Amino acid sequence: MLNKEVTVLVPAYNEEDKIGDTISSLQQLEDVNEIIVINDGSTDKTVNIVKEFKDIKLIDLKINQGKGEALNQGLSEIKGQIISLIDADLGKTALELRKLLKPVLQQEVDMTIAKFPAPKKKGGFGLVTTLARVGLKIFTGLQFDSPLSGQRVLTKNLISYLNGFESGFGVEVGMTIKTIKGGFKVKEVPVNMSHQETGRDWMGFKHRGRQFKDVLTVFLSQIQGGK
Ligand SMILES: O=c1ccn([C@@H]2O[C@H](COP(=O)(O)OP(=O)(O)O[C@H]3O[C@H](CO)[C@@H](O)[C@H](O)[C@H]3O)[C@@H](O)[C@H]2O)c(=O)[nH]1
Ligand SMILES: O=C(O)[C@H](O)COP(=O)(O)O
Repeated sequence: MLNKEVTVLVPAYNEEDKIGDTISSLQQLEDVNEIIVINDGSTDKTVNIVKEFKDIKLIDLKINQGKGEALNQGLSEIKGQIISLIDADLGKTALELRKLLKPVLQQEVDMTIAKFPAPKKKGGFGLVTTLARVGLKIFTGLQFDSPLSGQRVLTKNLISYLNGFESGFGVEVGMTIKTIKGGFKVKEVPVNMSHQETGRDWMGFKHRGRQFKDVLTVFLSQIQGGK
């Protein structure tokens, strides 16, 4: 069945450089019926840029809460039967969403995960990615190439089953574990997407520290018997 309504959720925290291109690319995709941007307390021009677009639903959080919390705010607004999660910093490469939509629209799987090409420049040391990969292997038995990738497409049925996302950057690993444990089908799909790479500067290490903590929190809650 190919004619299902698609809603895209875009969490955005200080994304003035790319959000415009990301939105206009999503608007070019004919399968996309609804775009919801959740501004997560940005202090730059993100909101002003979003407001220049027609037909965008904007949820404007005044205080930064984290990616998982921002996405959770968007869940109650969804109208589509297929939901896509797309980061605000994809720019024009957001057009590649079409490759992620196909297997879900064709009811081949319940969730697709974007597998990016290797970045041109090495960002971090692979620490958070390795933690995520090892944890997912332990808790799902499966090997993921892109365990942290947040570009995903899910059925509404799966979204309802998940009943909300984990906090901050724990979103992806939390959703993958629940999805596999719930018996849903998942597929990683190679795409030519790119995003703003986190650098090896102080901000970059602070960012990875936050990711590491959020991902670890999800795994610890699994050890303590989480669903
Ligand atoms: O407090 C925040 C921080 C980030 N974001 C948004 O969340 C997305 C991902 O954040 P980003 O800073 O781009 O993180 P990266 O380290 O580049 O992201 C990788 O790792 C994350 C998990 O750790 C995944 O969520 C991403 O999809 C994946 O690309 C972007 O749209 C952000 O604007 C928020 O909404 N609130
Ligand atoms: O860029 C990324 O994918 C994340 O910031 C994680 O980086 P790391 O796995 O190199 O620590």
